[in-house]
Amino acid sequence: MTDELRGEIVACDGATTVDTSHGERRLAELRVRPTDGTPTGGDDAVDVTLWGKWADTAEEAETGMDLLVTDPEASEYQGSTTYSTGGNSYVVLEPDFIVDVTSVRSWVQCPRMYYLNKLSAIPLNYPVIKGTIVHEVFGDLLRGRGLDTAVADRVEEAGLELGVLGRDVAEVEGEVKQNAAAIEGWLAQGTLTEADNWRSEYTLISPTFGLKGRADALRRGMPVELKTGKNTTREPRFQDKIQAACYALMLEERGVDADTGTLLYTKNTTLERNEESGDLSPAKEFSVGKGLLDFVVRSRNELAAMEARREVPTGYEADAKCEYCFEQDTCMVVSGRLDQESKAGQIATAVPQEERDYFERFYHAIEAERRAIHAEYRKLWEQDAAERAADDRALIELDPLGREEIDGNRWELRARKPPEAVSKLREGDVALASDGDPVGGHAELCRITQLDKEIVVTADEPVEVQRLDVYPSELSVDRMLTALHDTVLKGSDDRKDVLFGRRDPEFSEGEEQFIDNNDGQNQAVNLAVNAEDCALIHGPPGTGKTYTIARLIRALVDRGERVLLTAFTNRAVDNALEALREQGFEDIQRVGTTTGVREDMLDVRLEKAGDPQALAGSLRNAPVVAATTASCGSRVMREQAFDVAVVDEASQLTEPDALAALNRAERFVLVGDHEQLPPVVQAADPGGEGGVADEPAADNPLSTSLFERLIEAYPEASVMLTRQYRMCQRIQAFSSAEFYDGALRPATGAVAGQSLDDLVDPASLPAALGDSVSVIDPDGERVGNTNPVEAGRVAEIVESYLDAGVAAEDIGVIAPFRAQVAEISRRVDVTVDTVDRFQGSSKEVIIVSFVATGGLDGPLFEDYRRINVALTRAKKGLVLVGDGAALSSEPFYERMLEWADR
Ligand SMILES: Nc1ncnc2c1ncn2[C@@H]1O[C@H](COP(=O)(O)OP(=O)(O)OP(=O)(O)O)[C@@H](O)[C@H]1O
Repeated sequence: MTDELRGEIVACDGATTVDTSHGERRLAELRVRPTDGTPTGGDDAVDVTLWGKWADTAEEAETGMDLLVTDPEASEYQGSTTYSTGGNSYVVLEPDFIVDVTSVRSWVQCPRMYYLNKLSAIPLNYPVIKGTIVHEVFGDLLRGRGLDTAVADRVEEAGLELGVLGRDVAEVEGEVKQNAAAIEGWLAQGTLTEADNWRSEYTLISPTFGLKGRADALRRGMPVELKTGKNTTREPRFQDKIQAACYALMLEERGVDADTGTLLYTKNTTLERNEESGDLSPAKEFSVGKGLLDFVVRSRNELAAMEARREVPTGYEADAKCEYCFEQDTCMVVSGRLDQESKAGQIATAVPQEERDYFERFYHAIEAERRAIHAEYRKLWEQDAAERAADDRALIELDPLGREEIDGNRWELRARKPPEAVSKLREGDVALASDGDPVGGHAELCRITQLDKEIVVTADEPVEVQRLDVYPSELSVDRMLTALHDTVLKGSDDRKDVLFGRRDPEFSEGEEQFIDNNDGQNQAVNLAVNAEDCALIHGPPGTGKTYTIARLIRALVDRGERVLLTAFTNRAVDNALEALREQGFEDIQRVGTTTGVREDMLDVRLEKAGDPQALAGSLRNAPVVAATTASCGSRVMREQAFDVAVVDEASQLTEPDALAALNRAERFVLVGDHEQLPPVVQAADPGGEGGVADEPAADNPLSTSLFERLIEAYPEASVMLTRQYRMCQRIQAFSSAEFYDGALRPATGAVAGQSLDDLVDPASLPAALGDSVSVIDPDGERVGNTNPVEAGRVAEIVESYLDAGVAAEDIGVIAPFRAQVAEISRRVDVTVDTVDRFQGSSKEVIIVSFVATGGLDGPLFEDYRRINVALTRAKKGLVLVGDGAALSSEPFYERMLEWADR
């Protein structure tokens, strides 16, 4: 769209009716301050008149919201230009709020249904899984695969889920084939000659309409949606039309005139003519007119406006009939428990006020995270390719190297990366792969499996990978909401009494010797096995958290408990599994993806594909199931129940993320260190005006982990491990004094007395690097987020250690910015990364590049806890490289330099 007016609403009144030469017409007048000037060049606030049904959108609007009018008509009035909607115009409220097409669909059914869907994730049930399989087979058929192999493969891939549901292969294959017959028959009609006109699974995102989604297929450029239900009327169901119309709208934005939508009701072919009357043909076409598109946009506006007002829908917004709604009971229970107004009414008594307050506080904080993710989406079109690359959000100018079809009917796509290019993207991430234009061109979601000079990604469709963009998922946000809902509305009172401070955690009596060389660890295991509600293990750096977790899990299994082992990262799960194996315990099943999992830990992973009964049996009978906390919210995991959840890295989890794991178990043990990295939160103050700031507000409830909250509330339910097995005495001293009241000490004399001499002949190192801790002031200037002179100095230091005989894998470099990481990486062949990536690991020698000159700004300095992590990674040698003047401008860093210079 070339011609549009976009800006913030500075004044708006309700709609009125006026007499015109065409009869009575509704209108609403607004004042809008244009974001990038008006189409005619002004930048003062302008009057905008919304005519006809667009006046309904004005009723939803409030000052402060953003408004976008496409193809506005300009007219001169008393010397100033005013604007109004014309015949082709669309009016979009809050265009930056990116609504998923499926949300518009449920909103149109009933706004309250949209809200309920947000709270409770789609459960594991057979219709859902069958529907997914049929969709996959649909894509396969479009790509020219044979029906039988497609069905067999796709059913096999869903083995674990089908097994947990107690279904068997033959039955599912039969039913899927019946559904797929509809697709096959329909495809056979006149598409053979136009096979190229088909496209399956098309990812679309719309800057103009604030929509995103994935169309099931495009046929001759027009949307086709697959429904696994039946429909014996001639017309598609209204909400299904809405879905297809959303895609048509987004295609129109790209210049494709998609005036027809098709719905394919696959169950129709399975119906017997003598039992069902009506129109049994599966394919139903409908024409997509401007009236329907307008309706779609207005519905989306209602949704976006309600979210902007931070309201919860009641159901009165729609004239849906509650008594016919299959969600009526759920709707009434949610309304009753949360004491919400709702058209369906309330049943059940409300949860206590403090729980409702808690629900509301977290609900808004989570929604603010969603808006922060939307801001990320928006940057896809607000920034051009070069800006995105400079901002670490994209890898551009990639050179496609080829594609190959791989298992699971996916594609493996390769590309070469310009050597200098860096970004936030990492192996294992989901990203948006595109032909260079992620918004207007061909783009597909992909997973990065390799990222060095060559990039390898896997995707459902073969895109020419010329660009790879950060594309955050709302899945994490959705899972937080579900966890919040499950805890407050479905959690046991026992659990909630502890979470809400109404009762102290209880412990049973008993003491056993689990660990004989470390009292703190032994106490921790005792506390955890005796916990009737929860136990908290506080483990500063290197104090044997992983070792203790492994011992604890064995003790729990010996007592007949079923244990969920979970952590924020795959790496921590790997480490815990390794420690369990070292202690001789192997009876584990791990659930989740393979990406990001260490090679030697893949053998305990439970495959998703295979024989349903066998897979489900393995899971059911496993005394220990391991998964990242993100995977704890998956459909299969939501069906599992455990006696105890043991959560590592708990201090890095937001409270709702921790709840996702806790909801699976009767009791829980949180292990972490709230003096190291806190949860990563994107959004600014969730109660504020919705702006996204660089730093999360301190009062964002997501910034404090459940671990930290509980350890402060119930210190007697915690044990601190104080003996560390990592750092020499000299290195640990600063961290111990600053962060742990001096309690942290070396576990043994050998740990305390380690030194560089154990690695190399001290005479072979330059004098400045001879001590366990040293400071080097390199000079140099900060250039953007780098300091090239400092990077050069770091490289020399690395070289000195290598020359002296330290192995490359024993050296690590920590830098605050990715750009500096790249700057240093270019010069050396050792691990260089940001603090966040170093948490949980250690090296013999660590060099920290501060990049500070003049002031102290940047991610490393935002939070002292990051420095704590950076300074506690080294065992024998730690070198701080940075501008002494800048660092000593703050007392904390001044003390750091005093310690390092000693
Ligand atoms: N009781 C113990 N006896 C002997 N060695 C131990 C004991 N506890 C831990 N260790 C050793 O100390 C080292 C660090 O332990 P571990 O990896 O469990 O620490 P951690 O607290 O998980 O570290 P991080 O801070 O990186 O999370 C390991 O080599 C481990 O084997």
